[in-house]
Amino acid sequence: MATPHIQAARGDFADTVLMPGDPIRARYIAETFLEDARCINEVRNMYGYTGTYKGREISVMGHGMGIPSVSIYAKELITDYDVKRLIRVGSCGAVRDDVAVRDVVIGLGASTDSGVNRTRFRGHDFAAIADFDLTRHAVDAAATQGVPVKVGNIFSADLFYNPDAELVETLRRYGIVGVEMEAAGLYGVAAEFGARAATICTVSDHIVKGDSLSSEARATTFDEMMTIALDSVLRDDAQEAGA
Ligand SMILES: O=P(O)(O)O[C@H]1O[C@H](CO)[C@@H](O)[C@H]1O
Ligand SMILES: O=c1cc[nH]c(=O)[nH]1
Repeated sequence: MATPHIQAARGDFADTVLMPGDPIRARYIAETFLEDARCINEVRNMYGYTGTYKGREISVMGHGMGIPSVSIYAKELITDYDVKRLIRVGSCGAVRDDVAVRDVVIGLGASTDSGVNRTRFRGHDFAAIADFDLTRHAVDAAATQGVPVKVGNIFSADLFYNPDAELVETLRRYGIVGVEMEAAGLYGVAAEFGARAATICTVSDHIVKGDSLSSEARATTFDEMMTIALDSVLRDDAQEAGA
């Protein structure tokens, strides 16, 4: 049973989907970390795969750039494919002095200049937050791997090229740990349709200092983020099983 954007049959997706913005990163995750991965979506080249990680079935699919795009894929995964957990594995920009390129940040909450959550929340300010247990398990997985993480408020921007030159200073002052373009929308969709969501990002550039990650460093640092996300799923399973 396809949707307008996903050709997979019902049952093709695992109950947990890792979601990078970039579909090529989805393919990389499938080829690098999953066993017996099979491609289940190619519509619009938004590649999706299902395979196993340490014996656990897991899916990975790109969600594109921006809240409108992630909202479509997250909604269809939840309502048409019974997906219960969505973990964004993205890149983000840094604005704070104590956050640097290569750092891993976890989005406990997500502020935004997008109006989507007000649209769905009757004009009120919806506190877009990650699932507590998924977030906790990501933090614990990072600690076990010896990867320091910063956990806090992400800013999901509608505009990558924002003409408001003073916005960055406000984001710094309010302690935003990373600037990206989807988490607030993902959290809103998860709340609306009853799924659990989390966001883990690797800092690819520092918006104030102008630093950015080389492609080589990007590959290895992103691998740390992927294993944090994958191991957090196993921890979440263990908790649900009462272990
Ligand atoms: O690397 P991804 O996951 O796409 O995330 C970030 O990169 C894109 C902008 O370049 C936006 O999607 C932003 O959220
Ligand atoms: O959305 C993004 C992603 C990386 N860096 C940014 O400044 N913004």
